[in-house]
Amino acid sequence: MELHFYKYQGAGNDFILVDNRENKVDHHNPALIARICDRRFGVGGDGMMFLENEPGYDFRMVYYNSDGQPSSMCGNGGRCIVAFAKFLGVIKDETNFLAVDGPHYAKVSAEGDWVSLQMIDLETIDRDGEAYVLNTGSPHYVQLTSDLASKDVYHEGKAIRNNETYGAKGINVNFVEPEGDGYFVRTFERGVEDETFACGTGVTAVALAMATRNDQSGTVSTPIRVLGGNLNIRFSRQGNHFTNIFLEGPAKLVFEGQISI
Ligand SMILES: N[C@@H](CCC[C@H](N)C(=O)O)C(=O)O
Repeated sequence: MELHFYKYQGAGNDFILVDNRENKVDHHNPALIARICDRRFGVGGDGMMFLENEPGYDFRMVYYNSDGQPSSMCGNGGRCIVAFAKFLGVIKDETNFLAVDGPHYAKVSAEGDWVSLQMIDLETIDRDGEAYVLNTGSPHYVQLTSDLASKDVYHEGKAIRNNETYGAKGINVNFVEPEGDGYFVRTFERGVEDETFACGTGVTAVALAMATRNDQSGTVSTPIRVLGGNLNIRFSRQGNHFTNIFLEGPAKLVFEGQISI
């Protein structure tokens, strides 16, 4: 069978997308997804997504990590699939779609390459020593650090992701350093089992954790630089209640192609 795919990237977090509205692709196949995501033997990507029909919504987002396993919410993936839905003509400039963590609202620019995605509300931020632990659709560990540019994010992130506390389910590990009006963030992602160039739920977790640390209340806007570009997170904070959380940034079509599966 020939599989037509589209490659997107959101601040360097890259994904393979397939229009599966006609349900022609049976994607419950971890080995196949992992092979397509492989950067040497396949197309290459941090994850793979299928855009499918969902009654009551514009579409459903089905997300797999590059290890071939279905996982929790992917923020940059969510932004990319919204750009893809506009490209396909499924939506115009706004959408309500369903993802693994529930409904999401998003807005996409007229050019179709910039997306503002509403994330789930949050009420709980835990601590693990000095680190913050929270779930923004995916589980995240947030640790403040210095000299982030030369940090060994792969080995330090991998050790935390696999430690006694988190090893069974895994966790995404974000290292953060203040920079200008915002932060510089690098993330080790579970399911990719490597550092990625950006993580949307990760920078969202960082923005909420840093607002808690700095006791910022009301409406907050946090610019974050990642290896693959710049993202922005807007939200309202009242005590431990975080609402109207928006993850914003680029979502671009890179190329399309066809492979035999
Ligand atoms: N890159 C994503 C996060 C994808 C899910 C994550 N790897 C997990 O399994 O928890 C993002 O942009 O949020």
